[in-house]
Order: sequence, then structure tokens, then C-alpha cells
Amino acid sequence: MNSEDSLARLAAVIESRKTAQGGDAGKSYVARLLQQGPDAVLKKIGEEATEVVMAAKDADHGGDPGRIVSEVADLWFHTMIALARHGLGPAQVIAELDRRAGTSGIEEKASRGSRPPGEG
Ligand SMILES: N=c1c2ncn([C@@H]3O[C@H](COP(=O)(O)OP(=O)(O)OP(=O)(O)O)[C@@H](O)[C@H]3O)c2ncn1[C@@H]1O[C@H](COP(=O)(O)O)[C@@H](O)[C@H]1O
Repeated sequence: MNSEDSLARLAAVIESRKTAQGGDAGKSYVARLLQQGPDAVLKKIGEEATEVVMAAKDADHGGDPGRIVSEVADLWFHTMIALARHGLGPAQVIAELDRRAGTSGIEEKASRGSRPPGEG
């Protein structure tokens, strides 16, 4: 399975958890989180982002880089739930990254009238 298919498959499962049939909070983590309300999803994203930072920091000091992968997977997963709450999914994010392809971040920032990193 290619990576876009994997994300699309996971997005479809998350979408199904929004429905009456798939949304059993007793059986589904996604359904439970959705039913806890928007702040529950956002809180998880904050926690998972912090865990990514901690895993990367540990790897910088000789820890297992594999932990970064695991924590980023948790972060992606929870951000996909946030997207799904707004009728969005990985297709829109991939399209946005594709739109940016070939444009340097420095160039893009300058086009917005901001200074490049390190220049104020
Ligand atoms: N990819 C994931 C996935 N990644 C992480 N998690 C869960 O996310 C939760 C939060 O992770 P934490 O590291 O914070 O663990 P924790 O401290 O136990 O969690 P909390 O008590 O703080 O919620 C854990 O319960 C993980 O099992 C996931 N749960 C589900 N999926 C996918 O979502 C699909 C649907 O899941 P369900 O809705 O549960 O059927 C599954 O088939 C998977 O493909």
C-alpha cells in the first residue's frame, strides 16, 4: 500500500466513526474522542506534539530514533481526527503540500513581506 492509500484508508475509518453505526464509544477510541468534544482532540494534539519534541530531543542525546516515528504517527493520527471534524482529510493536506512544492520557504515568506529566518 502506498502512503497516500494508507492515509486515505485511515481517514475513511475515522470518517466511519462519526456515524451512528461506527461511532460506538465503548468500542472505538476515535468515536470516544469525538464524543468528548473538540477540546479533547485539541488537547491530544498538544500532548502528542510535545511527545514528538521529547522523542527527537532524546534521539539527539543518543536515544532511539524509532520513538520519533511512533510519536509522529500518534500526532498525524490525532491531527487527522481534527481534520475529519471539519470535513477535511489528508487529500487536502497533500494537495496543499503539492501546491507548495518547489517554492522555498524563504521565498514564500518574503512574498508575504516577512524577513527570512535569522534576519529579524
Ligand atoms: N492509528 C491509530 C492510533 N494511534 C494511536 N491510537 C490511540 O491513541 C491513544 C492515545 O495515545 P497515547 O500515547 O496518548 O496513550 P494513552 O496515554 O494510553 O492515551 P490517553 O489515555 O491519554 O487517551 C491510545 O489509546 C492509542 O491506542 C490510535 N488508535 C487508533 N488508530 C487507528 O484508528 C483506527 C480506528 O480506531 P478505533 O476507533 O479505536 O477503532 C484503528 O484501526 C487504527 O488504524
